[in-house]
Amino acid sequence: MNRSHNGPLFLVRKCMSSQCVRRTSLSTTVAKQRERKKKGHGSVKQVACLLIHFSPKLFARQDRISEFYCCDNILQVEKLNQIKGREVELWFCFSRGYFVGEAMTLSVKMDVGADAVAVITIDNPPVNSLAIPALIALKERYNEANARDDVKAIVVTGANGKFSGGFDISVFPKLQEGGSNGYLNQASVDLMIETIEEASKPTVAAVPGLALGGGLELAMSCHARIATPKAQLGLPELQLGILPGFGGTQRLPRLVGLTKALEMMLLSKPIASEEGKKLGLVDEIVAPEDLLTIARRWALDIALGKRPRLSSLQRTDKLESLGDAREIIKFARAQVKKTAPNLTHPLLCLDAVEEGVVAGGYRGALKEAELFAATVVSDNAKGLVNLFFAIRATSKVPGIVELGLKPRKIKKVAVVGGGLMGSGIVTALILSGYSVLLKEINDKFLQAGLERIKANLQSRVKKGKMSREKFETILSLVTGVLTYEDFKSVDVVIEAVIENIDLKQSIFVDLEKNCRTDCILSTNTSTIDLNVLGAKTRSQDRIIGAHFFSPAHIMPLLEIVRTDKTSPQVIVDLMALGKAIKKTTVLVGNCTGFAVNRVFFPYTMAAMMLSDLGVDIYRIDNAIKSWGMPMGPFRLTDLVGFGVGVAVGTQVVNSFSDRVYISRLVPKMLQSQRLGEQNGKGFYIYDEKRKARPAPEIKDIIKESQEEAGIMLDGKPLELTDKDIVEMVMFPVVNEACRVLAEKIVVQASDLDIASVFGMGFPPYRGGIVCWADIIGAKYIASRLNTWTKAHGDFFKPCAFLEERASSGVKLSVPIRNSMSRL
Ligand SMILES: C[C@H](O)CC(=O)SCCNC(=O)CCNC(=O)[C@H](O)C(C)(C)COP(=O)(O)OP(=O)(O)OC[C@H]1O[C@@H](n2cnc3c(N)ncnc32)[C@H](O)[C@@H]1OP(=O)(O)O
Repeated sequence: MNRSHNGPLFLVRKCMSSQCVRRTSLSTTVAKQRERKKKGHGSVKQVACLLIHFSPKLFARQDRISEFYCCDNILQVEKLNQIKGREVELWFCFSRGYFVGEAMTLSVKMDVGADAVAVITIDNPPVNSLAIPALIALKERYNEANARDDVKAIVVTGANGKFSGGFDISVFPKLQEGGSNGYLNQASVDLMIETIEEASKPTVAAVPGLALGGGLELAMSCHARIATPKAQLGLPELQLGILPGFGGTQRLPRLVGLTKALEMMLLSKPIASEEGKKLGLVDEIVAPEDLLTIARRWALDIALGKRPRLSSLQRTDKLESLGDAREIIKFARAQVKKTAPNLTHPLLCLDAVEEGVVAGGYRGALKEAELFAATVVSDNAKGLVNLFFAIRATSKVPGIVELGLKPRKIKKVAVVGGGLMGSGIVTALILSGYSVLLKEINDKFLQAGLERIKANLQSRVKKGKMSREKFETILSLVTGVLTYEDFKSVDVVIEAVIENIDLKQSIFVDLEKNCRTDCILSTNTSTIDLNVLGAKTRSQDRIIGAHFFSPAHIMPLLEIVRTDKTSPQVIVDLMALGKAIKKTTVLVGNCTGFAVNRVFFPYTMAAMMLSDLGVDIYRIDNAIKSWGMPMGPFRLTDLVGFGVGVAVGTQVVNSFSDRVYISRLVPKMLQSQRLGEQNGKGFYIYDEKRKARPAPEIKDIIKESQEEAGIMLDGKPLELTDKDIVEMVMFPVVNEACRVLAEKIVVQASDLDIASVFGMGFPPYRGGIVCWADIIGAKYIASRLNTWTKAHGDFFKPCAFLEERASSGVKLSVPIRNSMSRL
């Protein structure tokens, strides 16, 4: 067996039964796997293939190979095969018997020019991310360049107009499942310090475009940085729940000063190369076509002593005095504790920075590596990394994406109804440059709608986010109409009138008559069944839900609701429109409340039940808010308004009568003329700035409700910890999310994570409702729900899906069709 790391790539097929390892070709193995699968010969687990780039360091002993379980899933193999015409290497590490491998293109290349400069290029589309094999390949290229007599200096760069988007984020979930951290932990010292920064030959980073996270950290390990004008430089690791791990906490403060470095890290905010130049992060800005030439010259100049050779880790000239630095860090810590009380990783980032300031860059880098390894596997990192991929997965809808449909061009949209929702929707559309017809039934309503749109835009002007000129241009994109006369010119209609079935049905009949046959007919209904709504038309294939959240021009989520008749083209078109108006779209099935309102109906119901069980409503709100929701259930009820609350509640009660808690509290509040924020009186009292304070006068209403409900055990208020409160409110939400998954209302669990974060303000660092539930574990959740079911009834009863996942140990996020498999 050839173990030369410079040798060709090998495919090793490991047959678990005979423990043999032999070479074969990728295509042969894939074909054989398919053959075996067809013939039903054993499970895929028994035969698997691995493409291994032999590295003497990791595969020095053949017996290590026999320890490995192989690729468990034929899909992994097929994925490899799809990377056609490229050399491929598969990196893998194993832990607890799971495959945690990584397929990558051979991603780091080196060319040595006649000028004795070695140009090392990271080429790993789409963003030149650095996975472990890329880091090792980078080290190998450096070793070669450092060893070669014909190399005097080195330039490191990235292909396709980017430097690097940082460490490969897709590796984190595998580490979080227990995979080995391996070289990742060593890269900061072994690669960035010992191989690059302290090498005898200088390196210059040529930064053509983005350099983020590990990408910027690599560039900062170099002895100079040359960038193009469009380069973006930043350390956004904190938004993934981790901290920079390749020395960024040490080098950035030394290059740009502590205050700016903390701002960039704590806000995960990149800067453009121009600002980088002013701060000292970038040494020269050059045109893209000159980038490599100038970087090569800089590298040679440093090698020949014509320019200073600066090692960022050793520099102190930009650092504040120790006393000032400590004050700055202290202030930053206080800010973090105030603004993000549930997060520890920003504080750990500050610890790493402080260690470096006090004990020197090298000691700081060691501390950083230790803290980085701890944060990677933290629950916050699990949540935020999940969200990173969940956001990107929303546009890749299984069953739709495979059709390869291209969105049709949408130029003009009509919105029917200029109320709060309609005017918000129009605002969102015109802000993105769409021409819009706003239709109302009379001039008074039309003018009121147009005024609301104007006010939405004016608020931007007041905040300095929009110029007066732009305000006029944008406002001119909306035309108010009272008839359907011009509707033939529109590509999409969004109906946004009140929730009245007869009214909506008649509007859809009118739309069918007055719009082109290819016009998309969408509705902003939040409760009405789309099939009922379009029942009187013959256009069911182009009827679709466009469920915005209020205020529609601000809230980032758009639920796109399809029926079993909606055509895939219409779905693709509306998703593209959503993206164009800067919404995160989630495709959901047709049911009462769709995804967000359906999953979260138990949120308020559970809180109302707890109140009837004697728990103080303000304590409930505080516990939930401290846990991370933007507001507790009672404050939310005030915000939504009691009228809307009752209307939606009625729909929910009708649709899900087996699991609702019908509270007397809200009707009683309504009877007492308490409408919520709308009239300044609800569970809270509101001042003119909408600031809420508890309303002691509602004590009697709460008491009355408790007495009528009569659900307190032995007539005594229930004693709960804050953790109990959170669980009793949030676990029923998880339970409903499980029903939504079981009914396939969403196509992938990550869509519910997105819906909960963007639609309900679920704390992003908990990853979304399903991700959070998986971190806690279905078993624990089901057991708690079962206990409360016995004490308080079927409102808490875990659904079959949750029970099944609790007993099988399969995560809730695993798609139903794969649920029998552990992978
Ligand atoms: C040790 C180190 O300190 C640790 C680290 O470096 S952690 C990584 C730090 N880097 C980051 O956080 C950057 C994350 N990425 C981004 O912000 C954005 O993707 C970007 C600005 C680089 C590009 O944005 P944009 O052009 O809108 O494209 P976007 O859709 O986001 O990404 C394109 C693809 O690249 C992937 N991608 C982006 N950055 C990635 C990364 N660092 N690792 C793996 N995949 C990445 C995305 O998942 C997406 O994949 P898909 O097409 O299969 O969905």
